[in-house]
Amino acid sequence: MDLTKIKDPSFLKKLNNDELEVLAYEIRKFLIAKLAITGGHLGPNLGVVELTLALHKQFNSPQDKFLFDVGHQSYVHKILTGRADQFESLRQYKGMSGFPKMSESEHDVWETGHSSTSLSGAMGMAIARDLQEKDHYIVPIIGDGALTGGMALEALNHIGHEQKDVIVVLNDNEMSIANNVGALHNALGRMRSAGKYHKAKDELEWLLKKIPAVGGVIANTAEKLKDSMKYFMIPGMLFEEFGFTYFGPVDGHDLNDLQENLGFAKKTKGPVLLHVITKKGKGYIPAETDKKDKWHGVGPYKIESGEKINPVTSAPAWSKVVSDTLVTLAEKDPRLIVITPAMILGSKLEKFQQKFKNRLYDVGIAEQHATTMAAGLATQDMKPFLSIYSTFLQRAYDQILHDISRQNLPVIIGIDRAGLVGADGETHQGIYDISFLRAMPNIVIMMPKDENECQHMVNTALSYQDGPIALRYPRGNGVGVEMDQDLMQIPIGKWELLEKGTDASILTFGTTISMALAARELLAEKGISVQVVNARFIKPLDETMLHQILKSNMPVLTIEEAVLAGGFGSGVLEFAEANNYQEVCIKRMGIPDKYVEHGEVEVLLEDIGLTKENIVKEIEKILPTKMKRAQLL
Ligand SMILES: Cc1ncc(C[n+]2csc(CCOP(=O)(O)OP(=O)(O)O)c2C)c(N)n1
Ligand SMILES: CC(=O)[C@@H](O)[C@H](O)COP(=O)(O)O
Ligand SMILES: [Mg+2]
Repeated sequence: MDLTKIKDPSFLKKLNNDELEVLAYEIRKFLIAKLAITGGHLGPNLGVVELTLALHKQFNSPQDKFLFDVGHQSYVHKILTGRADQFESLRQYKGMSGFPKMSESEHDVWETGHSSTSLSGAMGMAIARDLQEKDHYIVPIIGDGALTGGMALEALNHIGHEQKDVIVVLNDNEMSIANNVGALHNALGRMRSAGKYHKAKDELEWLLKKIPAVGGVIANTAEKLKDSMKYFMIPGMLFEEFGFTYFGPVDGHDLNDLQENLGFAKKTKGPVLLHVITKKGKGYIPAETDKKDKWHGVGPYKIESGEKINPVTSAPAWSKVVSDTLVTLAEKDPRLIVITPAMILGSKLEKFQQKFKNRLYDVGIAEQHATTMAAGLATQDMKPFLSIYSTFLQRAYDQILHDISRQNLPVIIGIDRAGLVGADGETHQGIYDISFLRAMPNIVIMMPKDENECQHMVNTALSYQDGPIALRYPRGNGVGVEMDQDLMQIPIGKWELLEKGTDASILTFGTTISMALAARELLAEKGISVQVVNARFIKPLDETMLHQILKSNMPVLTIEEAVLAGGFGSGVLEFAEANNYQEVCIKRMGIPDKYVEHGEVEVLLEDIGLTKENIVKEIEKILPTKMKRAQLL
């Protein structure tokens, strides 16, 4: 079947289950083939093929609203809503997003990317529907991982309280990105086995009826077994207590079971929770048999073997440099505790977990809890390293401000994926943390120029006791430099002069240093001598060096792969204003006030104008007139 011929999901109404099974096979074949080239979230999507078919068969999107939590598992939905022909461009510049996108389709009624928002969005839609006296269905689809997000529990609590007609589909595949964690995960496990209990109970009852009365012993034992199990195996009690009608557990790959239970859910008044059991990576042997976390989000791969086709690079991943350094430091310092909110694999912390079992805490998708737990640890002379993606740190703004910065606690915030991340697009770009952290008193913010400086910064952070310190580092691999054998301390607030110059000064840090140095070369060919400074401490600024630069009256260009508003450049401007350097020309380059979509990072940088050519142009623009005139002669 040519899936690109599908224009909208209404055709599903005419298909019987056998035909849907064939379609499910075709969709899996399509996803495996397409994502072998583009990469993407293969495992999650292979797990929801039958579920998404059943949903679109039982409901009428877009009148009925589907809210895909996290949204990484919405590829099947995109195929069924007329976008199969866009998969060649999946997560590429100006191509189809890897998450629901309203601008792509009327069937995408709720945009996601960050976890655990679907239930709150659904509740808002339900209140609006009822006030507007409409009668469509509202169906958030949330994974067992996303359900560990605090927002999801806040929403369950409210939906149950208000008894709103919302059909929550819980897609339980026992996995987050890595193995799922938490007491809720264990409760779901009991519900899953309770489902088996009910099956066993029915079979036991059937058996009891079949066995002639062969002495009370067997019958009595069986009866006792049946009765004793029910007390702790009643599935869904947890959700029933939240005011939901619980259906399940349902086999998420059985189209009959799915449609029957969706039918029950549609007829039930008040909030419903349909507990669906699926298998992440279903239908593709490597994704089913490998450690399942290896197929959550993948790059290109060889279909036959599942072998990943990784870009060749000798430089280590930034996350690995940080985690290897943490392992080294943890051997000497028993105070070091690492906390991750569900990103143990992304941040390459498995080795730390293996070596220090009780000193790594994966708290699930719970960034707020992770952050304040780190504060609690720091009050007791422990040394917490909160490992967290820049974009997910946004979830914990007040926990940093209220619990860490205000109490001035020595917490290390390891900000992974700082800067543009590329394929995940606007919901995941790590470009706001400088602006929101810089406004907080007491906090130190630093970023290394290469992986060698990175290891020294991890060491510096561990020794720093005067308050919170944030170390930001990008997604991907380092620049490929020699690593020092011994770890050193970097003086807090001390910048590094990389290249001398007398006509202008560039202040930058992290990933934009290389383009600044390249621009300096181009300017030197034009007879312009530019200083390049590694402004590796974004806060506090190196005031001694900054006074020297501003006193020299050299024009200054700041560059950052972060939003301009409230960023590093803003800090330099604030310093100049506070110290009355009105005469000095200061220009900023960075990310303007708009969301940055998905695409290859190099292409996004070009699109934003963060290129060495533009740096040359900006320097030429800010040179003093006499310099320009001399240039023209
Ligand atoms: C706030 C937030 N934290 C972390 C993530 C990273 N993340 C993306 S998917 C995922 C696991 C989701 O698990 P689940 O909801 O069970 O979906 P599955 O992948 O199992 O289908 C995580 C932790 C995120 N998207 N948002
Ligand atoms: C959907 C989601 O939020 C995660 O899967 C995220 O895509 C992981 O990002 P990295 O690939 O940078 O680890
Ligand atoms: Mg899951």
